[in-house]
Amino acid sequence: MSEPSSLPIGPVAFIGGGNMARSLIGGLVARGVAAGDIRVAEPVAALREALQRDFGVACFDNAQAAADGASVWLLAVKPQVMREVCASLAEQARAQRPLAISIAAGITASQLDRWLGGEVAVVRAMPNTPALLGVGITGLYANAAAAPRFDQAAGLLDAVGPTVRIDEETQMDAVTAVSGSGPAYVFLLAEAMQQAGQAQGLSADAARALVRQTLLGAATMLTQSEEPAEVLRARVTSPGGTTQAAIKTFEAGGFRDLVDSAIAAATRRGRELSAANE
Ligand SMILES: NC(=O)C1=CN([C@@H]2O[C@H](COP(=O)(O)OP(=O)(O)OC[C@H]3O[C@@H](n4cnc5c(N)ncnc54)[C@H](O)[C@@H]3O)[C@@H](O)[C@H]2O)C=CC1
Ligand SMILES: O=C(O)[C@@H]1CCC=N1
Repeated sequence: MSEPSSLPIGPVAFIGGGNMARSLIGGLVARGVAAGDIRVAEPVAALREALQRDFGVACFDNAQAAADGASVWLLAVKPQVMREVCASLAEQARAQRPLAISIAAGITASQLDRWLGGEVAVVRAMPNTPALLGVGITGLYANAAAAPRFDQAAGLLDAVGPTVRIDEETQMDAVTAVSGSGPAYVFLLAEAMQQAGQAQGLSADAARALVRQTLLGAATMLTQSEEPAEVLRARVTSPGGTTQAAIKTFEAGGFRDLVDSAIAAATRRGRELSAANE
């Protein structure tokens, strides 16, 4: 195994050490980033202890202490507390001129810039929890001040999966709805398939094993094949066979419309989170 490397961008301070921060930190450390380059502010003692124990990162009970000396701040708190957290860091932002990367759903770059005191290099990033395993994907949008530092943000997030640059900030809500929230839709499908398998007489263990490996296999085909999803689907669907019976049932039940409405609702919710926390 290679030695942990220092981040080329210097120390990173995570402000918030909850679910998504944990996935990112775990992914970065597993990919060889030195734990000593990662500082975390998290008010919940049990979460601090777990992060320290599992990844060896330095944890603090307040944002200012973690941010001190860090050239990149990764803001990983809920949208509802972002304004207050940024206000508490505004003085330090003026002195340190950090690159501020926010992963909060909805909260805009101009809100973050204003709350941090103005003239701040802000990148909005929308990662997802598979980052923990190095198979996340992150949408990235940079404000004008962050444009020269875009590569720093991309370099950091690239460690936990590919990144996609987004030029229109308004599209970040759609990114959130598709890939930020997306793993939850797949987990919902897994739950539903497992229950349905049990309803057809399978044991819980057998249903679980069949569903998990089927999702892994399908996702692997989707990512490793040049062919689009509909072609891969057609190959499973024998005319007059079992798959066709299931697909017809999905279509008759409005599956595509339902997915469309769900993703539209998530996109809308992103916009609401921005307005509600103004
Ligand atoms: N969970 C996910 O899959 C994803 C979440 N996000 C975004 O990441 C952000 C965090 O979400 P989660 O990790 O799911 O939430 P979470 O609730 O697990 O984590 C937020 C953490 O911030 C901490 N916190 C609260 N006030 C703080 C303060 N003043 N200073 C430092 N830390 C403070 C909380 O104690 C909590 O542990 C949200 O803005 C969300 O929109 C983005 C992409 C995916
Ligand atoms: O549910 C949420 O609001 C966050 C953003 C994307 C995933 N989790």
